[in-house]
Amino acid sequence: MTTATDDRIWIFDTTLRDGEQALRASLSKKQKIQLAEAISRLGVDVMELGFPASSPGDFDAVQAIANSIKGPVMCGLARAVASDIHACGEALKAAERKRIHTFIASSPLHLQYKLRKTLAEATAQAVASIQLARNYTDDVEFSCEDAGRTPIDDLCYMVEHAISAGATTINIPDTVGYTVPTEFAHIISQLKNKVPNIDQARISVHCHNDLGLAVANSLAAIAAGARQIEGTVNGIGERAGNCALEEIAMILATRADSFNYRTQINAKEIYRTSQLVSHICNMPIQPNKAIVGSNAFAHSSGIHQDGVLKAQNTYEIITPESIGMRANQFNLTSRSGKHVIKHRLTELGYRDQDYDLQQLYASYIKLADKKGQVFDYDLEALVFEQSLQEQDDPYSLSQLTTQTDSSGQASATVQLTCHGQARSYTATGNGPVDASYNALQSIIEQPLEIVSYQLSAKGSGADALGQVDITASYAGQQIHGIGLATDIVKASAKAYVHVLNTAARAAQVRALKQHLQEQAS
Ligand SMILES: CC(=O)SCCNC(=O)CCNC(=O)[C@H](O)C(C)(C)COP(=O)(O)OP(=O)(O)OC[C@H]1O[C@@H](n2cnc3c(N)ncnc32)[C@H](O)[C@@H]1OP(=O)(O)O
Ligand SMILES: CC(C)C(=O)C(=O)O
Ligand SMILES: [Mg+2]
Repeated sequence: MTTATDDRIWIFDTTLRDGEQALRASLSKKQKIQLAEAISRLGVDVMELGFPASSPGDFDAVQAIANSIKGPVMCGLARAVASDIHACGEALKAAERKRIHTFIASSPLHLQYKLRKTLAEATAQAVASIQLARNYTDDVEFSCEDAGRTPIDDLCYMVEHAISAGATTINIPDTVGYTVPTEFAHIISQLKNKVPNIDQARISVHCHNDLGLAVANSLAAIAAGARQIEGTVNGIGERAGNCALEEIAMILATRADSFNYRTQINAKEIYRTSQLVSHICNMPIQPNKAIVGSNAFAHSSGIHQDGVLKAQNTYEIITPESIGMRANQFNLTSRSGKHVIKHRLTELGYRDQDYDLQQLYASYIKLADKKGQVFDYDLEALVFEQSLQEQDDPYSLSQLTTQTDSSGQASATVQLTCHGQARSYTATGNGPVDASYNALQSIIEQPLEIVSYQLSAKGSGADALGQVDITASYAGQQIHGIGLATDIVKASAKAYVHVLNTAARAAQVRALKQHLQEQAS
């Protein structure tokens, strides 16, 4: 399947699976769909949408995306377990092009302690799962988890059996980011030399970034014969993350003189997708991150600025425009209308269906009145905030007023609309956030305990938007809530209300599942 002259590199995006796995809270179906649409426009070849066996919510999200997005291959992850493969096959049923990705560990450490199996037993389980997966699709990917720490003969043994069983892509993950480039390239060359049926499968690699080598290892693997690179947008993923796909795409494009390979990535979508992933996943991008960091195209010192003014390429090897970053020619204030807001959002890469303009504009005007000038990150935060709201949210915060005395004691009056009914309560607390949480607690009655509270700024300056992320223990579950506002007390109350709405939706899904089970039995 791969030849020495084959210069086409497949890009396999796992932002929605490995990336999501690493978040403090799982994404909602609506957020996953929004990300999936952006990632598909980026031009990736395969999208790993989730792990359908892990929860009814993930099954539902994978199914919804697989049913609606056309173009890339839609993929789901499954352990080498029959029930996981069935869940994956069912979730992907309606996809135009589908792939089941199944895996089992091959390293002595994982076999002995985690799976408590021999290599032969794990291989037999892999073979059975691949054969089962082939009943759903001809496109089956198999991964030897922790391949980076697997003796080469063991790895060759498992890979050869997986290909004989029908795997068409063989993925070699460096699951814990342990290998270094020369060593990882050597693993790929040995597989190519030692596995007799290796030509019947595409070789893929999936590198983690624990030692900061995920991108370097992936490039070394390409030179050794890998033709699919797995990674995520902004490199998000378990622990230190995965290979950053935007870096791979831009390295191959910028250094075509060294790496004579092609991807189908539409580079102009990189910046927008990166911003969206950062917002929705609440994973800030470090300013000096390659390609998409806020400093990636900033020039601070005089000699550099002088050089760029004379010839941009003195200090820029890629242009911001090449990744879809566009300067804003309009100053956005409360005197701006809907047309210019829509125009700027389109420039930032949002489509009409990504937001409700009327609703967004109402929030925009309130924000512009408070802040004076509205920046791109404010607009993107408003779109993000809209993505958190569902049409049928049962709870909304209708009013919030607080007062604090010089000793720090505060009182808060909160009005919460619950299923259309407004309820108010006034409570005191150690500071306005505590007081408003006490008032909300009195309204909802059922105990809600805040397990963690995190405040971050969206944008810079005293008028930046505050984002509050809380984890709460409520109705027997740990639930994540997000709130955004210029006022951090309001952002805190919104995060609390987000928890209530998420809990209400989860209860609806559980009731529906129980109803379906009762009907089936
Ligand atoms: C490197 C990676 O990224 S792997 C992918 C990681 N992704 C996830 O874990 C997705 C989210 N996970 C989940 O939702 C849950 O862990 C589930 C649904 C997959 C499993 O839940 P549970 O059945 O409660 O098992 P739990 O997670 O506690 O333990 C994992 C079990 O799967 C087994 N297992 C792990 N990997 C595999 C595999 N590839 N194939 C078969 N079995 C496996 C473990 O040995 C353990 O089995 P045991 O119960 O016999 O000891
Ligand atoms: C499931 C596999 C491919 C994985 O994520 C890993 O090994 O890191
Ligand atoms: Mg991984």
